[in-house]
Amino acid sequence: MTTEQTELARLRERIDQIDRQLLALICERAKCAQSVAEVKMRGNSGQDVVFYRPEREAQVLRKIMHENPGPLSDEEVARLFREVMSACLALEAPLHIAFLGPEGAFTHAAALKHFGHSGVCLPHYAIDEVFREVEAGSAHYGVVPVETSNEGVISHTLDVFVNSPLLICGEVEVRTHHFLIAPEQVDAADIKVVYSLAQSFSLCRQWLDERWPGVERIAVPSHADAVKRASERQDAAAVAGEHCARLYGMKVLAKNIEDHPDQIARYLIIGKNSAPPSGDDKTSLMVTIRDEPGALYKMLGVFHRQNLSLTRIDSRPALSGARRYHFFVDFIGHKDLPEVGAAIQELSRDALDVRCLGSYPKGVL
Ligand SMILES: O=C(O)C(=O)C[C@]1(C(=O)O)C=C[C@@H](O)C=C1
Repeated sequence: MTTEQTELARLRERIDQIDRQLLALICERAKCAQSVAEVKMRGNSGQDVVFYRPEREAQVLRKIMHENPGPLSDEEVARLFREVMSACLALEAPLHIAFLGPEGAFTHAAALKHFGHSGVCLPHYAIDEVFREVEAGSAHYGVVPVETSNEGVISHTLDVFVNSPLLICGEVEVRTHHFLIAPEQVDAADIKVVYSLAQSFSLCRQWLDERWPGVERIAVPSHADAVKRASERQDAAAVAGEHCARLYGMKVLAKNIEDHPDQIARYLIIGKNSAPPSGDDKTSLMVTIRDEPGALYKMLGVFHRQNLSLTRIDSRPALSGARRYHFFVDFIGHKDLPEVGAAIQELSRDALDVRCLGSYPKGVL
């Protein structure tokens, strides 16, 4: 054996040893999660047991990132532990997650990022359908977009909250990178047509204009559709998200082709329960006020007096009555904090209605 071969054999033996230790520890962790499930069942006499605990998951991931000694990045170690927890939770009870489809959409990527790959993710074709699935108990949780780089705030999601009893129990952000992809057998030089969503074309316009000026762009309803159409031809490519490229096993011709990189989309996790404090939380309120001079100024004054930091505010006209607006306000802090309680109380004095849509851990990954 050469010295290189000896060195490799020695290192691989060490890796085998470590893998054995990792396997034993992961299995021990899984058994521990099973015992946690038994305790939860005993605590609730087996009725309506909530196995998924977003606040605990956020704490576990934050601790892992904080204690990460390297060389793997914080995001990478958190992703690995995300999958370990996902598998442990599936042992306790398999989670059913409804998301705004189709498969391969950025919302699908958000669901997998948040819940890992051991949950059962099911696509639905409208935002209110996702809400209905969770309300009816056919899915434990739902994932819906609330803000994307191409459409801004998703007002339909906000509108559905008005008449839904569901609560927000988490948020997740996804970098909406776009890839130019093609079936394995297609040569880049042969491409005459590119399929994608109209919004994705506008996000990648400059790049496509410069590099693929003569190529026809055909808009289709989804990234998955774009991939399917491209797969049926020998001269076509698709512009889609990274997750979609992986899901359909396409060849990547170019990565991150969007004209403004670092575009981030935000998704909400909806369920029947809000989350207890995790130590770093957000709260979402829906405040309904009369459309009159100074009403918004007064409302914002409450947050200022309670020293609460707003992360976003959106308004929607109330459909049920003229001259009323629903304000959707997100801020840092959990509803159990005294200053948040005081703000809700103060807001209730002037507003027509104040509803807490949920407190939840700030997105970790
Ligand atoms: O701590 C719990 O309640 C668990 O069920 C364990 C665990 C984990 O694997 O760490 C699994 C699922 C929960 O969502 C949170 C954490």
